[in-house]
Amino acid sequence: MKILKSSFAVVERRAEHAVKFFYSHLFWHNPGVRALFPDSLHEMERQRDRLFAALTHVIAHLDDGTLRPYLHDLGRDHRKFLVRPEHYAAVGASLLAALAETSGAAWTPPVEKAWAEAYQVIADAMTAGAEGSEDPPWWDAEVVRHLQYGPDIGVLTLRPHLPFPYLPGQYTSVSSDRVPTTWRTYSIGNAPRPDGTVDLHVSRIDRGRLSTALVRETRPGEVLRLGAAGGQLVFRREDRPVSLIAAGTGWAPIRAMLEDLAERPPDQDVRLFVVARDGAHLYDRPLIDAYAARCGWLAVTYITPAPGRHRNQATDRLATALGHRGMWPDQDVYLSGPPQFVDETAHLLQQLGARPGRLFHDAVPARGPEPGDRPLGFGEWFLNPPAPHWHNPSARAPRSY
Ligand SMILES: NC(=O)C1=CN([C@@H]2O[C@H](COP(=O)(O)OP(=O)(O)OC[C@H]3O[C@@H](n4cnc5c(N)ncnc54)[C@H](O)[C@@H]3O)[C@@H](O)[C@H]2O)C=CC1
Repeated sequence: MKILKSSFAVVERRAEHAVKFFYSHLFWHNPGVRALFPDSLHEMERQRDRLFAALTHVIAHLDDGTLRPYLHDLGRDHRKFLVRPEHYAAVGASLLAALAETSGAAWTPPVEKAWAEAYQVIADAMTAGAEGSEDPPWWDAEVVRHLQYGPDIGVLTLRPHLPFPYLPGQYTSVSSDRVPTTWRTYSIGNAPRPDGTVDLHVSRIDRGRLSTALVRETRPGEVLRLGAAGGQLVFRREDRPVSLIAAGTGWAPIRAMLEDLAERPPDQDVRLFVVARDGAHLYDRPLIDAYAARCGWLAVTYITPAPGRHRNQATDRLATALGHRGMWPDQDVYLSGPPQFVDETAHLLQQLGARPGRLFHDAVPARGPEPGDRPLGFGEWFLNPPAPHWHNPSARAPRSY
């Protein structure tokens, strides 16, 4: 363990070089593998960052008993990327070559042996996870309805071809043939229905190829691919008041929870805050009003910016409303929305007294690609290595749901 950690510290200082070398080596020696990776340069750069983040995560958790189950689940979920057993050997060879090249004189026979063994443990666990899974590698899902709210929001209803298990509040990853090899996570916007259909609420991002394809181009009859559902944003039935806080299409998982609560009403009061950049973006307001009228336990506060103000001023207005609500130490709070919104609001709630263990939200990655986005430079890497991809493969819905 020690040998790996100190060797990785050397490599980490030259992370950018190591990762570039790794991919060049992999694609040069295995030209067929290139097709499994994104063709856009920008996506590929994000992919590079992800690989190193994943490696950092594994090294950091080498002594941790949770690593093996994590790798197991990761292997199971990698089947949707068309990863086959022989790819593990190819990746291992290129990884060792990149580590050797980057380590220079620090690459000694004992270091090489330690890395080769560690990689084998990783590859074996992932392969076993892939082979042992009873789930399909992905779920084909036909688009049966496409609702558009203005130019940038689409709600797609999909019918998976096989039963698709999930809990209200969870997310899935999505891919379309329109943007091959790109997968993005979207929360599911409804509680499980008898017909098995699921809704995705998609907010289009400038230069976001998949979100643009989903909102503006995808039509009924098309088939998308879904990865297994996951995520911890699921309702806990505790004897405490609840606040649900949703911003933008972060409304989707909150809606799923609310649908479920309407079916099986809670004993406690629920306050829903719905934040949007303007009135037109409160696209589900009629439905929310109907719930508020029907459910005695539900109260709703809508928040938009003051006229003429920037969209994010709604977050300042939310802060004021949260300050007035009070009782934070005694509540469970569910938060969903843009990553910075979630971070800021979680921070504020803690300042207001909310308990961290009663604050629930997904670890949403920065939305990308944004204009001006670029891969991380070495300095940024070193000072602030990015977190691994937010999709936690171990957070599956129980199959019995
Ligand atoms: N489980 C989750 O947490 C989910 C998260 N999302 C995320 O929610 C976002 C939805 O995007 P849109 O609908 O276009 O939202 P949006 O850009 O219209 O933002 C809605 C509101 O969020 C607040 N906000 C946005 N950016 C902010 C910032 N940087 N700082 C402070 N407040 C900010 C503002 O009050 C804004 O009016 C996406 O980033 C998506 O990834 C979506 C679904 C589920």
